Amino acid sequence: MAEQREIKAKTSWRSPRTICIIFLFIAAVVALMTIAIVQSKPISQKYKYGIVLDAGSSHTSVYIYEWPAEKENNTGMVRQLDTCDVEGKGISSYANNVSQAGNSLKKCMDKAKKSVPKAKHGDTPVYLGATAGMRLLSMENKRASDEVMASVERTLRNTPFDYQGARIISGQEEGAFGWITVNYLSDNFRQAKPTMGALDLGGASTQITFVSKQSSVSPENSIDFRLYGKDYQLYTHSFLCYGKDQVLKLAMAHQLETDEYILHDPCFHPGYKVNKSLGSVFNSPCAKTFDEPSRTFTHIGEGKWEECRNSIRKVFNFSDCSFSSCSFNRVYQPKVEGMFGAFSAYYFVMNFLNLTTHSLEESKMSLSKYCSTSWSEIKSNHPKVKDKYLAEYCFSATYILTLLEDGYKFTPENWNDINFIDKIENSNAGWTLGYMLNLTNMIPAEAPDTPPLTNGGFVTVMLFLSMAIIVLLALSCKFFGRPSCSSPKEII
Ligand SMILES: Nc1ncnc2c1ncn2[C@@H]1O[C@H](COP(=O)(O)OP(=O)(O)O)[C@@H](O)[C@H]1O
Ligand SMILES: [Ca+2]
Repeated sequence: MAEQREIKAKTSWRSPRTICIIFLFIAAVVALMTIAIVQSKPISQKYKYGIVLDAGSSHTSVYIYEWPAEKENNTGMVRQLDTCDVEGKGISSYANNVSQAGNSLKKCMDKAKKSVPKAKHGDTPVYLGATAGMRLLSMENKRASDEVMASVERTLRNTPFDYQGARIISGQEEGAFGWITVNYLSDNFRQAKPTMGALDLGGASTQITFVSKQSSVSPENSIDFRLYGKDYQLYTHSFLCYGKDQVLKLAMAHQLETDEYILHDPCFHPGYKVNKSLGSVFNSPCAKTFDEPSRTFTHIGEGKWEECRNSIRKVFNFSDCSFSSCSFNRVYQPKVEGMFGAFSAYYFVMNFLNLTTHSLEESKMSLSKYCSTSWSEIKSNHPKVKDKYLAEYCFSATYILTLLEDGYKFTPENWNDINFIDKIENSNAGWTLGYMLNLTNMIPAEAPDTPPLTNGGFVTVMLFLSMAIIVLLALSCKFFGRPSCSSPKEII
């Protein structure tokens, strides 16, 4: 009897119906696994491109960005593909030779044509933003500034790219877009992490931007953003004339008030001695104009750090604050809060002097020693660095410490909350990326609804659930032996 049953069972497994079911089962599992593998493989991406020209006071840089076309609203997706430094000085230096302003950009725009695939040229927006150098020129000579802007516009319209405008951006925009850039690159928006403040030091202006819990008492220093479903109230201020090149002029102009022929400068190295024209100091609306700009004076270095700091402090007005708190020059500023990213000249100078990770006290001591080093020794230690930069590092770093400590009121306790940064995830910190993200509507106000599972995850879960159901069905047939599961012969 038992033998007979065993034979019947064996025959039932080989019945055409069972073989058919097993075949279908295997086919279903193979199909599901194939879908899971194919679906979770990254699909070949189509990319979009954007170009922003940063026309700064000292030089122009071209930034080329790239991002996957399907994911343009996912923050963290845009990366810097390439950059190009325009030869020569900033566009504001072409005030007396306006046609050359546009020509100066040509080489870098040719490079951009090679970086962006040809088929995408026509769909690639190109923007130019000019900063403090052009703000100063437009105050000084509106016509020259309009002509310079028209000249760069002509060049950019002549490229195969989609020209979207060339304009002088405001100091507020420069500050706010720098803040957007550093927080976008750090992925702070998408993850609703605490944001970091942005400190930007240029040649002609400087910006400070951060989220403050204190509600702003000064509307011109306040900007509101809603990004990824979260509201941000920013404090921002741009100090025109407080970029490091203009402050050097201001500080020298102050010292020249007492002696117009010889300037004994504590911020330059001992042994430094150069004849300069008064015009090189007084040729800017930041420093007072002088009657005889072509006359020369002798600039002599003394290398005395404490005195240098005192002379720099004179370019700030620390009294007269009509608000609850001020930075300087009667400008409202709440207490600095949270982490900060300090970029552009902050980084160039602090990195050159290896001060990026020092405490405030260590930085002062190290700087004091550096400033007192003779000019000949400095030059022989750095033969490849441009003389102009090299001569000014002592001044520039002393200005940076003074601006951060006395100006913005950073203390020895929160000094290390400042990170001196050049790049985040291979993209430069600066206002250009934030400017482009804003103009291309790439950061949504509300967080997009995302499915709880990725494609791959969804298919994998489906696969496991289907297999679990089949196994459960098989087990229930075996243990509860429903008639439909067995062959009619078995029942007999
Ligand atoms: N390698 C470097 N070392 C020191 N300073 C630098 C270096 N590269 C650039 N800079 C300085 O950084 C500043 C950049 O300012 P810029 O962006 O041109 O002006 P702004 O933002 O005020 O319009 C300038 O003062 C320039 O001299
Ligand atoms: Ca700049």
